[in-house]
Amino acid sequence: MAHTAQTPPQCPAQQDACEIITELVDLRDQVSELSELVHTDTLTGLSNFRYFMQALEQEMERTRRTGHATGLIMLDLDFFKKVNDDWGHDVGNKALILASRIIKASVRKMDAPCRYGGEEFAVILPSTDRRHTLMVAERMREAIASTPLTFDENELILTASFGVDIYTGTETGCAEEMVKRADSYLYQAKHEGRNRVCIAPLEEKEDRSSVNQDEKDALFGLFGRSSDLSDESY
Ligand SMILES: Nc1nc2c(ncn2[C@@H]2O[C@H](COP(=O)(O)OP(=O)(O)OP(=O)(O)O)[C@@H](O)[C@H]2O)c(=O)[nH]1
Repeated sequence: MAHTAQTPPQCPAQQDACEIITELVDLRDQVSELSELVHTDTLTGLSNFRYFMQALEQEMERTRRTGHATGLIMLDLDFFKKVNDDWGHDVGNKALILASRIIKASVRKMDAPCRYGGEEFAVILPSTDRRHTLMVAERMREAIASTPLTFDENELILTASFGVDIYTGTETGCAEEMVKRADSYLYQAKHEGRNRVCIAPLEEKEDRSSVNQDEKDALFGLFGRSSDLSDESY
């Protein structure tokens, strides 16, 4: 989260050591610290769910204005309950911190890595298309699987499952629906064996944004059937 430099307030009585101004500056720093805390997950230091939903709404709005796609990656550590059960909650917490460091290191400065809740994370990728979002998700998956958590001479291999969705401005719905779509692919990844990345097949996405059967019928009604319109090439 970016901080904007603020000019220090001036004492109206032009006093050099003005107590009121000193107190005002302290209060302003505390407000800025608190507002950062409101948006930060205390364990991992990533942005929290509250920030995530606001940021995703904003990026989707930017996509509608600029036409630049927004990528969303949702990921969930695999069999995390077993890590807690076998090694204890503190080791579980260390695993969450390690995963969040890897996630942060795998993305650009302008991307927004967040802790969605529990052992689930989300990353918003502004101005990123399907191919590049998938590349980032795959890079993250590999990095998590190849970076063991080391503690007390133990090495623990972690893996995660990933669901990806891309918003191009033509899909229906709000941020909650985009999260739902990415989440459904994340659960597909779990179902298919975990430690993998899933996304909607390309055709499914294209179908959604191209002409549907009702619209085709209406067009045929208006213009009559031509050889160009009778195939699936549009
Ligand atoms: N240590 C620690 N554990 C947490 C935290 N938040 C959630 N968990 C644990 O994460 C575990 C999630 O378990 P499940 O939802 O069963 O999922 P899983 O074991 O990862 O299994 P799959 O997701 O199906 O691969 C639970 O044991 C939670 O207690 C946390 O902040 N710290």
